[in-house]
Amino acid sequence: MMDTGRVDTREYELRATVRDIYEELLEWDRQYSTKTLQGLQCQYEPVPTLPKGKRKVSDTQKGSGSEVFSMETFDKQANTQLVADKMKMDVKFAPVPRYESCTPVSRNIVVGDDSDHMPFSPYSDDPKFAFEPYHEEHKYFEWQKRHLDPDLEMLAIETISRLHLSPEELDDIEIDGLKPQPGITRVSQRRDYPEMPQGWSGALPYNPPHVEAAPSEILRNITRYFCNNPNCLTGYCDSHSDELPDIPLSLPTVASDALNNAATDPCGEDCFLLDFSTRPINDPWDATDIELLQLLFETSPDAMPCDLSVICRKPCYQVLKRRKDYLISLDSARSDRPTKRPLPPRFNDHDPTRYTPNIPCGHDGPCNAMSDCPCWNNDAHCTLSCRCDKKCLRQRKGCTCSATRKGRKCSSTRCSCFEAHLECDPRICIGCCARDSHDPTSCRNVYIQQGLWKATEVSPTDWGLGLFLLEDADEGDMIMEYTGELIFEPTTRSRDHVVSHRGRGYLFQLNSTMSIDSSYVGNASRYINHNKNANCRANIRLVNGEHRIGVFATKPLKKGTEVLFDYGPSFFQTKGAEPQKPQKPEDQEIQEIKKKRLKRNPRGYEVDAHGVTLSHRSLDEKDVPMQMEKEGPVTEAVVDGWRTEGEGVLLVSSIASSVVSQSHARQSEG
Ligand SMILES: C[S@@+](CC[C@H](N)C(=O)[O-])C[C@H]1O[C@@H](n2cnc3c(N)ncnc32)[C@H](O)[C@@H]1O
Repeated sequence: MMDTGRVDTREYELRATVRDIYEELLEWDRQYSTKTLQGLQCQYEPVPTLPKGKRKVSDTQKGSGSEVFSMETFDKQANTQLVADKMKMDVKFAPVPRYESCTPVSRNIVVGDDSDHMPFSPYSDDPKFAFEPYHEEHKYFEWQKRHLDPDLEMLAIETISRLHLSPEELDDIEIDGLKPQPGITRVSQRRDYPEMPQGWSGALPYNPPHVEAAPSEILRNITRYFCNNPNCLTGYCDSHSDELPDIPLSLPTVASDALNNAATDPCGEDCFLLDFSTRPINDPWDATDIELLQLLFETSPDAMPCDLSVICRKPCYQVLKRRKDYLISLDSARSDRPTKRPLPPRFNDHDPTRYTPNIPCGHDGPCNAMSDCPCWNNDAHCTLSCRCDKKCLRQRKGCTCSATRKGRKCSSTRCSCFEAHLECDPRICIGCCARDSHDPTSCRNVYIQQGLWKATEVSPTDWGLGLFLLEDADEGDMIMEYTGELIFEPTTRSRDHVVSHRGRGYLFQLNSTMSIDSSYVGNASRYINHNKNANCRANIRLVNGEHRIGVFATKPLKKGTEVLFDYGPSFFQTKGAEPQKPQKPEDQEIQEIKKKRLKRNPRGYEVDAHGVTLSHRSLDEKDVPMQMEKEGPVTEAVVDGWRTEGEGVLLVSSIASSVVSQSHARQSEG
């Protein structure tokens, strides 16, 4: 009895607190919304109608003419006329070909599969895009995804804070609204709150960096967020956390006296480029300043003193002096080292228990969202230890085949990549023979290094854009790495709808399950065109377990040559027959629309029961709808097959009526 009473009181207290906080939140929300709406209101001033004859054409636009736009406000039955100068567009400002934006990256990014949620529907303004099959590849729209309501989350944190509950206690309480829902992270499992509420007792995997903390501590806290594997962009990644060692400290490669070769203009009156050799450092540098600079030297040792001085807020010449001291200290540390080097740690890629998280999936069938597989949850590959069914689409073949694959090998026994039969990437390879020499190209096993790339430029060709050499290349020289997103087969399939519609594809198939797509993320190598008599070839290599593609010259190439490789027989097969020399896609599209329209109606426009059909691409006199000449507002219009209402109609009808008034004006002048 006593116990029950205590539970009831506790529950009563909890419910009352939640209700109080909820009401406070509502009140705050009401005030906030009112203030925001007030801030958005502005004084309405009607645009005056210009009497005929007073319409002015600006001097700069003389010869270009002007147009009158009619704006109808349907609810007020008012009509306003606006004069707009018609501008002649300079060729320099002509629109660039319609290329989607592509984020530049220097390394492949492991994406795996696109989300089941579709953030937006591509080409939604283009009726020719077959959106239905594309939509079928996705389960929901992004807005249908369930997120934890931020108000509820605030309510939960505030309740923890006021009642000194632990997050776990809150998660266990069955209170409407606060009850954890399936698919949404429980409060106790969240680890990214900026400030933890009072009373929080759960262990936090993430410590928010505090401004008062030492620079190295802030950096350590921030970097804990990132995965050790430079190819993985998953924050707090669980799959790769122990897979790779920390990225080794970079060592300076440029001598301090050589730094001025890289600078042109002094950054200010304290710049190291002006001679300060005799001036002492007498500004106060406290321990934090020195630690910050030391950290900067360790993480970006070849950074210019001008840049470091901005970060440290110290005079530039003093930064250079400290850099010299830092290099001397490094040298003495090196000479103090015992002459016999300890053996490098072994790179255990051939040991799946170390290389991959050894957490068996614990399910029978193929790995999927229902099976709680850690790889699946983290959008990562299925690794050997997952013990997924062979049919799993995410299985990383590289894990098994790396031991037998023959690549260009390092023959130095000092190099652990050699032992692991892997290509070496000195940035992530422990015990690489290139690390001590400070020259990444010195390792004979180095395969794809940015420093070895050729200078190139992108220019127009017969097949859209293409890649051209800006310097000579010898046979076997590396041109550049083909980078992009590493995606799995289901995502390749769903992206294929967009590729076929666009008429251009950037997919490089690695094997039956995985491809590199540089449609949205990549570098200039995405512009390399296909030719059967290619001058380059693309080699796929496994570098520390990740697939990478290098493009190499197969013959000596002169500066100005277009870089071409053979896409292989399947590329054009999957996307229809090898295309003929293309017309400009825009022209082709417009011509087809015009042809269809003229066939349907020789006067070039159509009127249907609902309104008008207009082309927003080629609006000219022919497109003026008959209904615009009749009285009464248009309530609905059909633009290129899409029915539109409200503001869309206003825009269409105002453009159309401007064309009507122009044609009337011309007729009366005539
Ligand atoms: C990797 S992209 C190459 C860059 C492309 N030209 C551009 O402007 O973005 C591949 C696409 O270029 C076009 N392409 C490249 N070489 C071609 C060729 N020999 N014949 C026809 N189309 C080609 C095809 O549209 C193909 O899907």
